[in-house]
Amino acid sequence: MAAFKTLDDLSDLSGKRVLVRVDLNVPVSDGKVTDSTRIERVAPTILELADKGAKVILLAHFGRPKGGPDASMSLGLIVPAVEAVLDRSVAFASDCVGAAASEAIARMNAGDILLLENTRFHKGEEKNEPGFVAELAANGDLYVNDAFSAAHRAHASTEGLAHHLPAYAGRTMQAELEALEKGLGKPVRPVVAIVGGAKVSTKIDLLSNLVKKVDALVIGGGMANTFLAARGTDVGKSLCEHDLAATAKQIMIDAASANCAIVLPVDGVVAREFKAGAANEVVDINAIPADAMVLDVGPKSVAAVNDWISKAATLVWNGPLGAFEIEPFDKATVAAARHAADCTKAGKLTSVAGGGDTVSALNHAGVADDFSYVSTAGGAFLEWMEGKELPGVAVLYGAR
Ligand SMILES: Nc1ncnc2c1ncn2[C@@H]1O[C@H](COP(=O)(O)OP(=O)(O)O)[C@@H](O)[C@H]1O
Ligand SMILES: O=C(OP(=O)(O)O)[C@H](O)COP(=O)(O)O
Repeated sequence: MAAFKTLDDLSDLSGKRVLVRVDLNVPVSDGKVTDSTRIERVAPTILELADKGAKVILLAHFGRPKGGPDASMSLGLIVPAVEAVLDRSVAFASDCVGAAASEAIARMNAGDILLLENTRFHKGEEKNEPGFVAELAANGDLYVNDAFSAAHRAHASTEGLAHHLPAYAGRTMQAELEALEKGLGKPVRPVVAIVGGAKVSTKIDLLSNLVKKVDALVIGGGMANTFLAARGTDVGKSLCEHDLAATAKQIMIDAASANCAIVLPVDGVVAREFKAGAANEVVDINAIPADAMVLDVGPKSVAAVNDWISKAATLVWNGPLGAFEIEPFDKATVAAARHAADCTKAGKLTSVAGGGDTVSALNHAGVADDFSYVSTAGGAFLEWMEGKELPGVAVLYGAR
């Protein structure tokens, strides 16, 4: 696959209108942005382009409006947070196409930054309609995509534009693609994947893809129960998708034929209530009481997971090992995350993690900054782990 172009391939940006697709789909409460991580991630691209004299025109979606204006999903709400992160003024246009956009762009000087209104206020965005793509493209000389977390969408601003304008990956997109390449593309072996979280049903494609690619697959969290039950273990009242026993068995068969070790818990922390501080005990995985549920993997399982992490050259992680939001059922996730962080800091491991709850879990363990790469993407990261082609990425590889 040919490489994609980056900002390094751009020269003489002075006065050029650069359409930059960013992901500003950030959490907001009472009109205030509560987590600016995604804005912080795209800041380097915006500032680099502005400092090189470009007119930086930001394109983004916010929420899921139904193809028309909706004041509660106006990107105008996000402007103060973007200005705070960039420490620059950011102008705002009340539409991403038409007179409002073109007049605001006409007022720009080299180095200025302009945010256009939510692209999803137009039906043509999600439908990737050629007419709408052309309207967007008319406002730019170049296109930069820095929104990996929206790259699983084949929308006008994430995919269509790259067919109309010279297209480049922004710095965050570049870092993400380079990290993912190291994670599963051309990883240094042995590669270990940790997959946890609540249910197998949401991650069947992901598990099926991983067993073909990694040397060991650690299965934790609620989904481990489905695998244990499929193997004949009585999991008591634990979260378990009994109807997926055949799927779980098939994944284990596929793993065996691909020489991928499946690592399941050998002990668990059980409780009778799903709440913080619930009375709990560690039991052997073959001795789960009938009236109890496993809410975390036990200490022997953590030791086994950490052994695999120690042996690994590459680690890919999605999903917590237990119900980490409620203490003390965060212990296994925290212990494994800290061990992975230590191995990474010692230069022995490339660690790549992603997914909404996974990022919260790593933050909770205080190690998100110590991983080689933590993706802010949820859906896009999962689709990448499933081995699917992401339209917004594929088009950059084939960009003119
Ligand atoms: N043993 C368990 N029993 C019930 N829920 C669990 C268990 N282990 C993990 N979970 C839950 O799984 C959820 C995260 O799963 P998921 O959404 O699939 O992860 P991610 O967002 O990282 O992909 C968390 O809310 C966590 O509490
Ligand atoms: O927040 C996003 O998704 P994510 O939470 O799965 O990472 C992206 O901005 C994509 O948004 P969408 O799922 O409405 O297309």
